[in-house]
Amino acid sequence: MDRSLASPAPDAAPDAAPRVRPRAGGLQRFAFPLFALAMLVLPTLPVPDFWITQSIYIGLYALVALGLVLLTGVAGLTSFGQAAFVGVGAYTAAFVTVKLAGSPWVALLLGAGLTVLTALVLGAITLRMSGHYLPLATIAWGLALNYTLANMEWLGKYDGILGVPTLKVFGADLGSGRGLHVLVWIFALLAAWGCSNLLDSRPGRAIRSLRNGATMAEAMGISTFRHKLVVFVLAAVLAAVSGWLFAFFQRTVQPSPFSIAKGIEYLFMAVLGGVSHVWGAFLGAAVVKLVEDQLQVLLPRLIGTSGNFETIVFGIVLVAVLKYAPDGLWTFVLRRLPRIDRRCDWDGAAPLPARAKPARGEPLLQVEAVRKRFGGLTAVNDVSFEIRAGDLVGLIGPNGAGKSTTFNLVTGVLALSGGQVRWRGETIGGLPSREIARRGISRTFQHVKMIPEMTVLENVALGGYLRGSCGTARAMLRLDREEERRLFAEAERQLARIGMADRMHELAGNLALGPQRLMEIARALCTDPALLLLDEPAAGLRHKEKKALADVLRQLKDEGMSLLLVEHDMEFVMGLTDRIVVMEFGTKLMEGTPAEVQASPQVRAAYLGTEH
Ligand SMILES: Nc1ncnc2c1ncn2[C@@H]1O[C@H](COP(=O)(O)OP(=O)(O)OP(=O)(O)O)[C@@H](O)[C@H]1O
Repeated sequence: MDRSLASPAPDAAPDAAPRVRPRAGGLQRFAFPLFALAMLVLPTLPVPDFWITQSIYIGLYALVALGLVLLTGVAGLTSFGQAAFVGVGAYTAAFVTVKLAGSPWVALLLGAGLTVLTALVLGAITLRMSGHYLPLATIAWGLALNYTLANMEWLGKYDGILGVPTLKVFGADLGSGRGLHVLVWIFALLAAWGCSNLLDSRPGRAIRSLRNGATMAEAMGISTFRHKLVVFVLAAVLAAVSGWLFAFFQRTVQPSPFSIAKGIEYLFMAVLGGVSHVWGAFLGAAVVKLVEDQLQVLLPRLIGTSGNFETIVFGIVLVAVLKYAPDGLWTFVLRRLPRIDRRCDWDGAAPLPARAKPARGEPLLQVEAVRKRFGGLTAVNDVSFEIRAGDLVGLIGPNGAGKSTTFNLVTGVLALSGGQVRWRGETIGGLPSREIARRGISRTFQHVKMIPEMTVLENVALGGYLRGSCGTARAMLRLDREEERRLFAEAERQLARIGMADRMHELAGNLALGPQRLMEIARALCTDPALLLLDEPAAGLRHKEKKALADVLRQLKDEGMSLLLVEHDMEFVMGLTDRIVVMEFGTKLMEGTPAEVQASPQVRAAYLGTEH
């Protein structure tokens, strides 16, 4: 760290070594094809029918749990209502094939379409809710759908729809055993492949930032609501496909397998297996299905009376898992397996598109009498200042003066209570922070905001989000590799710029505070900003690191970058900035050159806390 920061090389080529990086789910490279092969040839082996049936159940459950991994584990959106989407898929299959004598493949398309529509409507209503409202809404939706299925005459009420035909593929009858096993596992494996690809992509990184990094993601230009909706719909479609297959497996559909209790069981599978790991869904589904069957036989024998005692055991196990293994069983597997790194493959990638930079001296940001009230407290009171292209401006003031609030008003993180913010003549006050980011304003945060379980490189690549365009479908099909190469090349270039290229493979959460702050600067630079807002960038840095950071900022200024800097370290600010805005008690105390500010008795008094 010291070594690289001591000699920052702003435009240096990325370091020559190391040329590998850990890949999300790199293990799959070897394990996945072998596992896929094993599951697809299983029915051709002399395996008893009982185990084929178990394996079909596991594939069906894993499809639903996989959606929950994305939705709950990765995106942090808890849903108890996935069984209802399974029901939509299953009932559509049964209704189309039995009542309308239609094709099962048409039923699949219809079921998926119906699910997308339902999920879009439900998601649009519920996904803006936070805290416990979303899980409650999913329970309400799960209950409502189950009662609808159970009370509709044309859906057979509690008896459901009987006599679902078997599936035929190119004239071959799959039946409900070995043939269907192949189809179930083709769907399950394709879903796992697609989800793994998605998580290792531009939209995937956005989805991974939903759980703990929504403010940061928005500041990088990411629409968090849109990505929540995408994950919600995707999880629902996976559940509906499972339901469609389930109908041809059971040959009958009734409301009970789509109840809220089953929804909870799906969530249990995901949590038990490892709610943030694709393969945790498979492990969870397998453990629950296999243990459940054993317990259903064993417990009544032990207790001497019949009953669903396995539910009690699962309840106890769930509490134990949440307490002692909150990351699920898959993490125990992962720890015992060697981590496979992928070679960096982005050397020579074409540069990402860059914005036309403003001419030096052009008025960029005009902050006009901005005000922010928090209840009775006016945190920022009629503060005005201007930044021109190429300026390096400091914003200083004692604790609680309103500096970070001003930052948040400029970047759209907070709504204005009064005043206006203009960017190159355009009114931007009131725009969401992602729209402000799109216009070329990027920022870091006073309290570092990052995704700790992503590598430094992936965190920085988040900053390049707006400079790419690959969506979910292309990412799932792995058609996004060229753009990914360009994004990672840019992320590495920005890391090299702040002297951190040698740490790009580390998990961001393992970095000390100083390097985390630098990583945030690299991420902000990756957005290709015209104005960079840095909130206390030197906090937590050692003396040498501060000096090196000052060199980097000077270099950025020389390159034409405009900067606004909130900082407590006076020496750092005075030696670096052209102009300083001083705040106190939410108001602007003065504005001037570092020399003028240093000479001001008012400023001295503000910092010493005396009257002036
Ligand atoms: N979300 C909020 N709700 C209520 N009060 C807030 C909120 N955010 C900030 N404040 C208050 O507004 C005032 C200004 O806070 P702000 O964080 O902007 O100051 P600052 O100059 O950045 O301070 P520091 O240097 O300590 O970070 C403080 O009194 C703070 O308690």
